[in-house]
This record gives sequence, structure tokens and C-alpha cells, in this order.
Amino acid sequence: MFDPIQRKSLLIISIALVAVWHTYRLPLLGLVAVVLVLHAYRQLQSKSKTPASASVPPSPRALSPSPDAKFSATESEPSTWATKEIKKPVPSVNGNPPTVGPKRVQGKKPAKTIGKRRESEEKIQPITHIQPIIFFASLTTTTERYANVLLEDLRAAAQDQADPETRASGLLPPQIHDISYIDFDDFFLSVPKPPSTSPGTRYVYCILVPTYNIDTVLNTFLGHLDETHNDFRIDTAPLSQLAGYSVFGFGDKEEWPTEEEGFCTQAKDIDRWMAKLTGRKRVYPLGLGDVKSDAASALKEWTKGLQDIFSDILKTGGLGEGVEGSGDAVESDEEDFDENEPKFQKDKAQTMVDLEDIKVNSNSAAPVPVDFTTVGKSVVSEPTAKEMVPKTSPTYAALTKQGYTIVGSHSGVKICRWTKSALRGRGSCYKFSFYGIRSHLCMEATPSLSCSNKCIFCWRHGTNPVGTTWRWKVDSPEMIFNGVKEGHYKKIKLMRAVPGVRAERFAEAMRIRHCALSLVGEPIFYPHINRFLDMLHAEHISSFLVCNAQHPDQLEALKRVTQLYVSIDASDRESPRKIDRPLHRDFWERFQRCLDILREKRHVQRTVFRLTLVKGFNVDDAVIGYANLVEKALPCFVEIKGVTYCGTSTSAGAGLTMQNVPFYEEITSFVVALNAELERRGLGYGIAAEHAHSCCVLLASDRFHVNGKWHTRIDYERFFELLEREEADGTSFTPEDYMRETEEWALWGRGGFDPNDERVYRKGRNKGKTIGAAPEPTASPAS
Ligand SMILES: Cc1cc2nc3c(=O)[nH]c(=O)nc-3n(C[C@H](O)[C@H](O)[C@H](O)COP(=O)(O)O)c2cc1C
Ligand code: SF4
Repeated sequence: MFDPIQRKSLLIISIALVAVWHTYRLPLLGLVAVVLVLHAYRQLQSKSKTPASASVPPSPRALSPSPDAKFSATESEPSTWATKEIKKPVPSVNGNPPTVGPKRVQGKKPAKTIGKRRESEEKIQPITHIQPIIFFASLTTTTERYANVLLEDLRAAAQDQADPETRASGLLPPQIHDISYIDFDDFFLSVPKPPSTSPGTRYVYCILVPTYNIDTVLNTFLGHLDETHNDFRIDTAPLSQLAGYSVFGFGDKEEWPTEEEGFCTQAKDIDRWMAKLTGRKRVYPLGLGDVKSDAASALKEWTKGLQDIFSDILKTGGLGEGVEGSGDAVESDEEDFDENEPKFQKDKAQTMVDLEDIKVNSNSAAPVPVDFTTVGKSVVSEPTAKEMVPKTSPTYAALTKQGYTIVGSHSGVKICRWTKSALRGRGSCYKFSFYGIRSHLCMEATPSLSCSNKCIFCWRHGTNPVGTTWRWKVDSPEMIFNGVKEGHYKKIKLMRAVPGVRAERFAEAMRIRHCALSLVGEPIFYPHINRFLDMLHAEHISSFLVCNAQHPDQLEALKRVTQLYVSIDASDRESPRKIDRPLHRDFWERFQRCLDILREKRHVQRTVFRLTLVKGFNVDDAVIGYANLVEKALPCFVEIKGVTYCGTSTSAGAGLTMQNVPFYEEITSFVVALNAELERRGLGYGIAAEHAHSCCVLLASDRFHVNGKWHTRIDYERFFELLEREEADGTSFTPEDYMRETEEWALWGRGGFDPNDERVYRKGRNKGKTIGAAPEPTASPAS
């Protein structure tokens, strides 16, 4: 067959192959083994998926006779997209809806990227129309009745917008569905597609439900939501294409007085599941109505809030950034949106820059130093003056990172943790117990981020500018006033998506009632503070102004405020050096002059000493010293509060640790001793109220003890009436003219927690120890 030459060639090739084999056989065998193992592994894996899918919990509707799922998880085509007629509920034996079937998920497993794809689709397709869809469940027709009221209201709102000019966008007439008669998969497994003629239409689910502690369709519905979220084959947020959702619950407070006892629990659960399924698209907070009292009015308010949000969405094309809520059905109520949590602390060391430390470019015109403590009333901003907090400065970055909204160049606003707490029905700050300030109606702001002290316990220290003179550009009070309000409302609006926010409180919060001028810095540092106060009062916003007793001229010139505070952190000349670390060399003289001014003002303004006790610094043997100060200024009130530990390097550098935070028992012992000393001197004070949660106690002058009762609260409307009368005809008034009786629960010995609020204990805290326990080691001083 082969000639000798060919045979020889073949032999050489064979020998060469054998040689190659011997050289490379080990790596080759290894490669083959790896390929075989990988193949076997894949086979095994695909087999093991079958039992896993079988382990998905059976649908609660598994016994239902109608198994026709209309949509697969990847394709959603509504079968009945026209408004459905409401069918009368047909009572069922076990409450299960007769028409709904087991969830059938067809096709491939939708990858989690579907959500992302949808998001990108959303971006491409701007929202032009909002289509509200009302879902309700009702066994004894109450909720159905209210659902029809909502239907009419939304229909009227859509009608109002039916202007030919605005037809290109707007609110569409609502649709309504009885939860008992829909196929859940049509609406709660995926979102109906917008009509092809109007691809910018997006749906908002408005869900109205009662609560039943017996088995009803609501259990089935909740089961579906749970199952949809937990079905591994379905995107965890398959309803994220909605423009949003909101839930309103009806319950009976006579039988289930509190949420802990079961009031509206199923509405709360549905709200949480919907947060998960929509990817946290709660457009408006959960509304709750008691069918025996306020259901109609609460629903009206909720409806109005919804309509406002619809307008916002149509204007802005979406929900905005929102405040993240976990939406976790179980855990979300545990969330703490405390921006003041020490989570920022670790970055502080890097961002600690005092404005004084920032070098001014030597080529630029240096700001003209104006000694603000001697400056005349009409301050004109130097054209060459620098901005106090320029947008490019590290101070700006640090403050905004901490949640401040910087307004103009030297003012700021921030919503405090108590405002958030009150929005969630969890209690207000101590100023509610003592003076009736409801925290969700309170704006915390300052027209001057600069301060003339460097207090060791100021948790903002290092991020706020300091200085003894105003040498910056001055913004107009109008600009500051409008800016802080806008900043505040924007922050409040972001709270609407936070789990647990109450619809009624959210609605109330959209009208500021109080302004705590105490955020950071020194408000009377601002040259136009009086004009700023006029603006607050003109809108019936009460003013609580805190100053640090370092600016006597400004204090003297200050017009009426609702309540005037002076921070007192030391009882003798030496302590302030260690605690407040004032920048003024004549700080003690300034302080003494401020006390004299306060004494003069005490029959015109409500004057308050705020004592912050720092164990080891200003508590021991300080009672006599503080009593001397009280005797000098005779303030209307003395607030005594334990320092809150902030853990900054500044405080640590000053030797402040958790050991310096006094226990509540230590505060109360101090208060009792101070009170005894004031009594011994015949000054006429008594212990009026307490807020144990904030480690705060209130001593009050007997002027506010009338007919055997403390009157530490404020009648705000009366204050504004008197103020307007004074402005009109010069009739002066005194602090006693607008006092109100203190609530029983706030009195000394009662703890000071409003029984109408929900008490939330942090994990691991002993409920029984709250009164008399150490304060939370957070960096959030109630201002
Ligand atoms: C058997 C029964 C159980 C109820 N359970 C609760 C409950 O746990 N929590 C609650 O807030 N209200 C509860 N309610 C009150 C109803 O939620 C309330 O009456 C509601 O308006 C009923 O709405 P509907 O007429 O639309 O069915 C219950 C009522 C009944 C009759
Ligand atoms: S802590 Fe201060 S800012 Fe916050 S609610 Fe109370 S008074 Fe207002």
C-alpha cells in the first residue's frame, strides 16, 4: 500500500506523536478530567432545581377552580383593561375569593435584571398621564362606600384637568376593582401595560382595606403578595413599573384601640408588602381611619395628599429621589432614619475644618472685618465680602453630608430626628412635653452657621464655621426665610415613602408651626435677625431662639420671640474655658451682661436657661454656682439636660467620653438639689415637668404655677393675637398672658411620654428601665 519512503515518513510521525504524548500526557489528561467534572456538575445542578421548585409553598388559592393565569411573569397583557364594574361580593364559606386561581408562572425565569431593564424603560418613557386604580375589599360594605367616595373625588379631579390644553398630560379618570373579584395575577403579579396610544400612562394603585381578625379575602390577598415577593422565579419587585401606590386602612378603635392591639393591622401589612413589590414606591403615607370616628375626614385628607402628589409626579415626571425605606414587611418598622446617628462620625476627622482655618487667597480682596458685637443696626454687606460657607468649601461638603440644606451662603435647615419620629407617631421631643411643640410641625434652622464658641460637646463642631466678627457676605432675610422653608418642606416630602409615616401627620407637617433657631451656630449673629423673626411671626410660626450669651448688644436689640433661650454650661468663670471654649477673651463679662439683659426681659419674654450637664466638668459642687446665676437673671424656666455623647475627635480631645454622660438619676438628684437651694433663697421655683427619654427636667418660676397647677405650655394662637395687637396699638403683654396648663403625663414624676404616641424601644433595651436610664448615646441633642 505504502512505498518505503511513505512507510518511513509514517514511522517518523508515529514516533513524533508518541514523543509528544509522553511529554504532554499529564496536562492533557488533567484537562480532560476537568472538562468531565464540569459537565457532570452541570448535569447534577439542573436536576437539583426540580425539587427546589416543588418546595415553593403552595398558593393559598390552590383549591380555586379557575387556574387561568392571564400573564406570564415576563409578559403582561391585561385581559380586561377597561374599567370593571364592581360586582357585589358573594360571601364565601372561608372568605376565599371564588374566582381566583393558583398563580401560574409561565416561561423562563425572569432574571433580576428585569427590574433594571424596566427602570431604563421608565427613563426612556416619561410619565404623561397618571391613571389611579382603586382596589378595595369590603365584607360589610363600609370600605366599599368609602372607595366610591374616593372614586368620585378622583373623577372630579380628573374632570377639572380635562382642559383641552392640558390633554397631552394629566390625571385620568380612576378605575375601581373589588379585590374579591379580580384575578390577583392581573394586577399584583405584574403591572398592566399602558395603552399603546398613550405609552406615558402610569398607574397608581390606591388600596382601601378594612382589617378583620378572622379569615377573609384579605388573608388570601396578603398571601398572594407574600408569595409573589418570595417566589424565586419572579422579580422581587414585579410592580416597580407602577408610578406608585398608597394604602388606606379602616378599622374600629373602640374594639382595637391601638395598632399594637390590632387596629388596622392588615392595612399596615399590605402597605409593607406593596413597598417591597413596587421597589418602595409609596407615593403617600399609609392612611388610617376609625370607622367610629374620623374615617371620613381622614380619607378626605389622604385623598387631597394623593392629588398633590399626582400633580408633583406629573410636573416632575417621577417620585423624586425619596428617602430609602427597606420596605421589609417585617423589619421596616424597626428602621431608624436618624441622620444624626454616629455613622458620619468616622468621616469627621477628615472633614473637620473651621472656617477660620481656611486660608483666604492672598490675591483676593480680604473681607472687611466688622466687629459684629458692636455693629450698628443697619449692616450693609461689603461687596467684597466672602461667603461664610461657599459651595466649594469642605465645610459645605461636611454640613450637607450631615443632612443640612445650606441656604444662601450662611444659613441652614435640617429636619431633626424628633420631627421624623413624630411623623411616624413615635413621640415628640421634650419641648412637646414642656411647651406643646409638636415635633412634626417644627423646623430647625439657623440664619448663621457661624458660632463664637467651640463647645466640646457640640457634635457639629469641626464642621461649622466659628468667628467673633461677622465678616461675610450678608444674605437677605427674605431669601433665607423662603430658602429654609423650601428646604424643610423638601425634606419632609422625602419622608412620605418612609415606612410608618402617618398620613395625617404628614399632611399636618406641610404647614410649619414652630421654628427652633438653634440648629448650629449663633442665630443672633445674623445682622437681620429681627426682620427674619418678623417673617416667621407673620406666618404664625413660633420662634424658639437659643443664644450662647456672648453677644449682649444683639440680645438687647432682639425683638420679641416666643421663647428666648440662653445656653448656660458653666457656673463659674473658669469652667467655660474648658467646656464652651469661647473665642471672646471677655467672655465672662459678656455672659454676665447677657444675664442682666435676660433679667430685664423676663416680664416681656419667656426666658429660659438651658443647662447642659457634663459629668466631671460642670456638675459636681456646681449647685451653688448655678443658683447664683438663676438669682441674677431670674429666668422664667430652667431646663436641665444631660449632655449627649457625640464621639467626635473634638470631644475626645477635650477628654469627653461616655463616662461624662450623666445617668438620669444623676440629673434628677442635681435638679432636686438646685431646687432646694433656690427654695432656701426664697426665689420661688419648683420642679414642673420632665421628659425622661431625653434626660431633661424643667424647673419653672412660680409665676407659671396658677391655682395649684403648672402652666408651662404655650398658647400659640394667643401669642400671635397678642403680638398682632401689640404691633397695631402698642399694647404690651407678658409671658403669663400666653401660658397654658401642662399635661398630666408631662408633670414631674410622670415620665413625660405622650400616651397617644407609640413607644418604640430599641433592640436589646429593657422596657422597664426607660425612666431613670441613661440617655441614648446618639449625637442628637433635642434643640
Ligand atoms: C369579625 C370582625 C373582626 C374585626 N377585626 C378588626 C381588627 O382586628 N382590627 C380592626 O381595626 N378592626 C377590626 N374590625 C372592624 C372592621 O375592620 C371595620 O368594621 C370595617 O369598617 C369593616 O369594613 P367593611 O364594612 O368594609 O367590611 C373587625 C370587624 C369584624 C366584624
Ligand atoms: S428637637 Fe428642636 S428642632 Fe427637633 S422638634 Fe424639638 S424643638 Fe424642633
